[in-house]
Amino acid sequence: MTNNVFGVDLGTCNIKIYDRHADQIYKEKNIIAIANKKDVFAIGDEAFEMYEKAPANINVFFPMNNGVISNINAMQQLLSKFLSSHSKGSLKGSEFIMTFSNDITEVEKKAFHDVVLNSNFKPKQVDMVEKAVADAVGLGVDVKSAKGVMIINIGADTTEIAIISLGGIVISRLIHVGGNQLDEDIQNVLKREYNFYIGDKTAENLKKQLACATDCEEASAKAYGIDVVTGLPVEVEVPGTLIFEAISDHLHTIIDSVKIILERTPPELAADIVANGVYVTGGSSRIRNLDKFIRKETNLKANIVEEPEESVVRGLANIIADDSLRSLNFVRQTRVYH
Ligand SMILES: Nc1ncnc2c1ncn2[C@@H]1O[C@H](COP(=O)(O)OP(=O)(O)OP(=O)(O)O)[C@@H](O)[C@H]1O
Repeated sequence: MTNNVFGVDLGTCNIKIYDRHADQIYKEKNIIAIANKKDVFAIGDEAFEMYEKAPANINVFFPMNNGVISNINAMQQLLSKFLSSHSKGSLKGSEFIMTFSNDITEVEKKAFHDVVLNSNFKPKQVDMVEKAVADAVGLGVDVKSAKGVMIINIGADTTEIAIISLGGIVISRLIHVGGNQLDEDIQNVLKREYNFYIGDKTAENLKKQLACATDCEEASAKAYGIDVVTGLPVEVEVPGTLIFEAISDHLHTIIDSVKIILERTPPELAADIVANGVYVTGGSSRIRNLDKFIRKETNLKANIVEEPEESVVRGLANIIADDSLRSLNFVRQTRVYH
């Protein structure tokens, strides 16, 4: 059997990997639980179950922050466990294609590359592809044509806005606004309005149930937390209107960045974007009526995609399967074993 090829999209919240031999995508939370400062206790969805619930000797944390690797050691341990638990057969000598955001520093890009290159599964080769390009491939866009395409990927800690043409990024912008900031907005508004303190998971659940960008229907949801004044656990019925108000500023921050990119887009490419609309993806694009909101604010049609967390890794799968797309990869590095 030939060596396996993996497409790896490391996100701040989720890790998504395509395995060519199994022709399957694996997705879990990008989180690790370390016991007694050294032993890997759990990773992925299992570790997420422990988040905000673990005793003092178990540290449960996300090894990525703001779309970049903040703890390379932990990321390496997590990746190694993740791959060996999902993928059958030996990992040694496999090829990897990694993605990264265009607007991060060279040192941060190198960390994505090195996390695999220096891992214990000794890869044969590590290629890199820009996340927005993989995203466009995953959305079924003909990236190699001379047509301009705008991709807006709203993830957990970041939003990346990019214009693509002829297989490359013409202009892009990465802002530190994503689902995590919306969760914080929800926590803050509940503390301010109700003296009510909730954890990160509860905030995320409220967002998934109630968050809406415009023309919101009346809705509410129950949440459990702590009354800041009495210190006692309480249940509160949270109205959707409050969540709408809480996240509104950050949604406008995203739109402002989209407008800045549109202003800087060369006119011929802008014409293509007007004709085809923008593509909105990433997990946070699941916010209700986001397409209507973008249309209202920019006059552009917004194409919302299915399974938006997986568009980048689907793109990697297509690049792996289709030799004509392999030229989209770069920073090719082959490991030399002595
Ligand atoms: N139904 C939903 N409504 C709103 N937000 C959602 C919904 N489902 C998932 N999300 C949010 O999507 C985000 C995760 O998306 P995604 O997997 O694309 O991010 P990531 O790739 O891990 O992060 P980043 O791109 O910032 O590195 C989380 O913040 C999550 O709360």
